[in-house]
Amino acid sequence: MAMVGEMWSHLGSTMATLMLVYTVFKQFFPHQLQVSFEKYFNRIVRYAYPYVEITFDEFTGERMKRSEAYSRIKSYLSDKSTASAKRLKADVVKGSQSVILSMDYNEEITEEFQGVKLWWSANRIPSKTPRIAIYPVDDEKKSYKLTVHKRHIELITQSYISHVMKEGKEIETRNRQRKLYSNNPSQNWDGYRSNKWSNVLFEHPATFDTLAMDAKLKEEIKNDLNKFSKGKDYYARIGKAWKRGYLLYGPPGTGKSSMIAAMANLLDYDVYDLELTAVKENTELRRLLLDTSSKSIIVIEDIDCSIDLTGQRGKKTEKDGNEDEPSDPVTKRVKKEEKKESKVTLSGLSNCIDGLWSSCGSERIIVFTTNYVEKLDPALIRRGRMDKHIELSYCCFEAFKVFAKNYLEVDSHSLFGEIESLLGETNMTPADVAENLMPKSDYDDVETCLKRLVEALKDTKEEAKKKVEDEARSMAEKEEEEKQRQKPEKEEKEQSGKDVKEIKENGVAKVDEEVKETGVTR
Ligand SMILES: Nc1ncnc2c1ncn2[C@@H]1O[C@H](COP(=O)(O)OP(=O)(O)OP(=O)(O)O)[C@@H](O)[C@H]1O
Ligand SMILES: [Mg+2]
Repeated sequence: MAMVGEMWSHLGSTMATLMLVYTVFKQFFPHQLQVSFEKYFNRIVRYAYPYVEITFDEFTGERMKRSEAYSRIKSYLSDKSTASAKRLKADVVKGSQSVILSMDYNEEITEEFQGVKLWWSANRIPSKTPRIAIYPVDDEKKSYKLTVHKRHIELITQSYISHVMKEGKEIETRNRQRKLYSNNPSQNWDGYRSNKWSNVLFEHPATFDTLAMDAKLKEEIKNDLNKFSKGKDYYARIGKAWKRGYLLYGPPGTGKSSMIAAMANLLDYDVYDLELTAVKENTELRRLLLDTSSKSIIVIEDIDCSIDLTGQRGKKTEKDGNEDEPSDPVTKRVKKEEKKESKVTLSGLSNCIDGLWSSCGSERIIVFTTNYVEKLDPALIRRGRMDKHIELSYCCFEAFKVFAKNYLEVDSHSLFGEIESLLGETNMTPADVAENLMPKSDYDDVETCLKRLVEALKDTKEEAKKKVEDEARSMAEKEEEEKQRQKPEKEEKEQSGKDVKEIKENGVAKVDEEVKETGVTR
C-alpha cells in the first residue's frame, strides 16, 4: 500500500515538473522557435510512430450535414464493442424491445481484418468557447478514430472501410426504428442538445390497406412509390436528384395525412414534419433540409396557409410597419419580434425542393398537402417539384367498401345498395363515413352502424339540398333588391334624358325664332 502511495507521489511530482518546463518553454522562448520545435518534434514522432490515424467526424461541411459514415461506423462498432470494450452506452430500440450497446467515449476496441490489427476509439472534444449553461451543451465535436499500421493503409482504404460501411448499413437497417421529426425553432439550435429536429417514434398504424380510396389510384400510387425507392441507379443515369414530390389536395378529412403515414409505412421511411412558420428565413430552411436523413418523407402540411409564398410579403410588411409605427417601446419591440417571423420565400422553398441544394441528400420524398390547390403558385407545384398531384376527394362507394371491410368486417349487406346511391347523390368525407361506421358500444352490430351511416347520408343530402335552396333564394332576393335599387335610378335617368331632349328642342326653336327676327344665320 505504501508502495502505491509512493508511486503516485512520484508520478505527481514528475507531471508537475513537466508542466513547469512546458510553461517556461512557452513563456520564454519566442513563438517562432516554438513553431520550429513543434515541426521537428512532429517529424520525429512521425518517423518513430509507424501508425496512421483516420478520423470520421459526426458532421461534415461546417456542421451542416450529419455524416452517414459516422452513423454507419457507430452501428458497426455497436456490434463489435460488446465483446471488447469495458465501458458501454445503451440505447433502447424497437419500442423497448431490444437494447443496443455501443462503446462509450474515450474507450478503445481492437479488431482484426484479414490478419491486420486495427484500433477504433470514440472521441469527444468539448466546446472551445467556455459558457455557463443550465443544460449540458452539445456543440462538442464527436468522432471515431481508426488507427492502423502505415503499411496496411491500402487494405484499409480499399476494402476495410467499404466492409465497415456495408455491415454498418445492414445493422442500421436491422435496428432501424422509424421516427417522426418536427423542426425546432432556430433560437434553440445552439442550446441544449443543439438539434434542429426533435423526434418521437413513428407509430402511425395507417397503411394502404386501411386507406379508403379508389383502388386503381391506390395501386398506381403504391407502384410509383416502390419504383421510386428502387430507383437509385435510374435517377443517377438520367441525371436527376433522387427525390420525388407529391402534392396531396382535397377537402378536410379526405385522408391526406393518413396517406402520408401509409407512404412512410410502405417504404419504411422516417417522416419530417416541417412547420414552415417556425422557419425564419431561406438559409434556415436549407440547413434544416440538409439535416434530414435519406429514406425520409419531408412533409409540409397545409402549404397554402403555412406561409405567404407570393414573394411580396417582405416589402408589404415593411411598408405596413412604417405606416403605424407604435410610440410605446414595449409594443415597438414586440412588433419588431413579429416582423422577424418567417421570411421564407417562394423562390427559397422552390430552390430547396428542386434547385442545386436539393441534390444534397438522396432518397427523399417531399409531400405538400392543401385544401385549396387553386391558391398555390403554379411555380411551386410544377412537375419536377411536385411530380405527382393526387386529389383525395369525398367518399365514393369503393372507398366505403374498404371502410366496411376494415371497420365492420363485411363485404356485402342489404343496405349497401341504398348507401351506394346515397353516396352518389351527396358529398360526405371519408372521415365522416368512418366515424359513422365505427361501433360506439359493444351492442352496435353491423346493421346498427350501417343504418347510422344511411341516416347521416340522408341528413347530409337534406342539408345540401336546403343549402342550395337557401342560396338560390338569397340570390333571387339579392337580384330583386338590386332591381329595386336600380329602378328609381333608371327612372331618374329616363326623366333627365327627356328633359335634355326638351331643352334641346326648345333651344333650337328659340334660336330659329331669333334668326327669323334678326336675319342673322347660324
Ligand atoms: N381515405 C381515408 N381512408 C381511411 N381513413 C380516412 C380516410 N380519410 C379520412 N380518414 C379518417 O379520417 C380521419 C382524418 O383523416 P386525415 O387526417 O387523413 O384527413 P386530412 O385530409 O389530412 O384532413 P385535413 O385536410 O383536415 O388535414 C383519420 O383519422 C382517418 O382515420
Ligand atoms: Mg391532414
